Amino acid sequence: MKLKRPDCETCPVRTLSIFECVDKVHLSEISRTKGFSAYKKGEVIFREGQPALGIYILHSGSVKITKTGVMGREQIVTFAKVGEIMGYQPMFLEEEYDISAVTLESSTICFIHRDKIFKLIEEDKDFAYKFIKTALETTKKVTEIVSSLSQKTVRSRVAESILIINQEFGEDDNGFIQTSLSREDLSAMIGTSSESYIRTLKEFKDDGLISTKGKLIKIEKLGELTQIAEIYNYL
Ligand SMILES: Nc1ncnc2c1ncn2[C@@H]1O[C@@H]2COP(=O)(O)O[C@H]2[C@H]1O
Repeated sequence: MKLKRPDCETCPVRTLSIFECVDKVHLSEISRTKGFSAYKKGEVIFREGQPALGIYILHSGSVKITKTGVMGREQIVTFAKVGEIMGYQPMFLEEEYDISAVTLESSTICFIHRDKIFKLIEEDKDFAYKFIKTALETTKKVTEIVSSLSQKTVRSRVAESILIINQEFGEDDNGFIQTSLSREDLSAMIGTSSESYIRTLKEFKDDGLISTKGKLIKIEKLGELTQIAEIYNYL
């Protein structure tokens, strides 16, 4: 659903984004020409294979970034936080999106056409620097995910995924992680079956490492969980 565009200059989300230091002239051009839409939970923002015409910025809500793997199985590559940009690598390479973005809750999203981004990169050195830094950080994150998936046991990866969602979504006042992902989403983070994910959660509960309330998870023993997350299985 298209909505009235928020003004970039006064937008609090901008301070969390790579547009933080962009000058007034460029900001007003972006503000005037960007798209701004509302999405319901579970809606696709962009899909693998579509031409990457620009970048998306999460204005409110939360989003999972997924990639289709072997046998069409969905892998969650990462989550986007408010202020984060999505789809910028294929946009820069002028390719199709190699990932999909799907909302995890009601969300609002800004869209900036790639011509505007290329202009900013050419004319604003600070923005270009931030853009490169973000791209390299993402590459580092993806390398870590690949290494983790190929070298760690399911137990270790489940522990790691709990630490990741804790870091990404934060905790409520009672210490529960502030997201309720489906079991399919949880298992798609680590490339295992949902049965095996839930079985491992049960083991962690029995060992007192975590507690749960419905779909909410609370870390009870952070140190032990962190140790399990870092165990490498070279066999
Ligand atoms: N989608 C989910 N997100 C978080 N926890 C879940 C989800 N589905 C099931 N669980 C938890 O996994 C636990 C496995 O052990 P239990 O059956 O005791 O309780 C289960 C739930 O609390």
